[in-house]
Amino acid sequence: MQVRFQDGSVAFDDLKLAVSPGEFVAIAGPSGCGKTTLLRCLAGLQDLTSGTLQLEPAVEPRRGGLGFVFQGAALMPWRSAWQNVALPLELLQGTQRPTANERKRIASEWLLKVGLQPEDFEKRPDQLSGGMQMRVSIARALVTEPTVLLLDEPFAALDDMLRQRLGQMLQQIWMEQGRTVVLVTHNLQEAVTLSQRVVVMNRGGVVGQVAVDSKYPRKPEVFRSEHHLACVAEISGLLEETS
Ligand SMILES: Nc1ncnc2c1ncn2[C@@H]1O[C@H](COP(=O)(O)OP(=O)(O)OP(=O)(O)O)[C@@H](O)[C@H]1O
Repeated sequence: MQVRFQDGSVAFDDLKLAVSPGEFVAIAGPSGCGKTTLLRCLAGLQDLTSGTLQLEPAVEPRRGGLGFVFQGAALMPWRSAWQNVALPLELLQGTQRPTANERKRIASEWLLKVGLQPEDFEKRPDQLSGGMQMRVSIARALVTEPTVLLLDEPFAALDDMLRQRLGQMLQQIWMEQGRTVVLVTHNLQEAVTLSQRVVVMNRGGVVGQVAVDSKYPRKPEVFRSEHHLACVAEISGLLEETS
């Protein structure tokens, strides 16, 4: 598939990628190689110039089948933490839409799951730290229990400890609920620790894929194992060869 923008710039020219239902895939690659554009295409936010893209089983974003964590928290500044999380529930239609009380309860449950304290639920984004805002954003993406979860550098702005904690939480959620996860990350250790397969992009296309074969759950220390170090080295090699 290809995405070319109106100003002539090309995000990717000939990108081929298949993701199986229930798979945890990481996408790694240098800045500007088209990772965000790929996620936007998967989410239906960006049209392809040519080629095809199919999600199987088909997901309906408007029915909460798809969750997207954007680069940066992208919260609504005038809404409290729980009101931000409840937004995708408000957008559900018909019988799928929970009542106002239910929406607050479900949003609060997800905020607890991502480690926010109840005293912070009523705070607006500008009253929360960057890490807390990112957790709210992750809770918002999960609140409809989507079958496909797309994450664009969700932990980039966080310190190492929080990054690891939220990575472990993401792994847990994927293991418990068997949803498809596509995680864009510059951090090769993170990619290899969390995913089953790392898709390596460069210069607007896929230049290789590395399967990570170790068992779940994977603790953060797993990246020191021989297999994980070899995976990181292979990805780095692919990036160097093609840069
Ligand atoms: N709306 C747009 N109009 C024109 N060009 C764009 C647009 N969005 C992205 N691009 C270009 O497409 C290419 C891929 O951008 P994209 O944001 O997908 O890269 P990325 O790999 O996610 O980068 P980063 O890691 O820095 O977020 C870049 O050259 C970028 O300048």
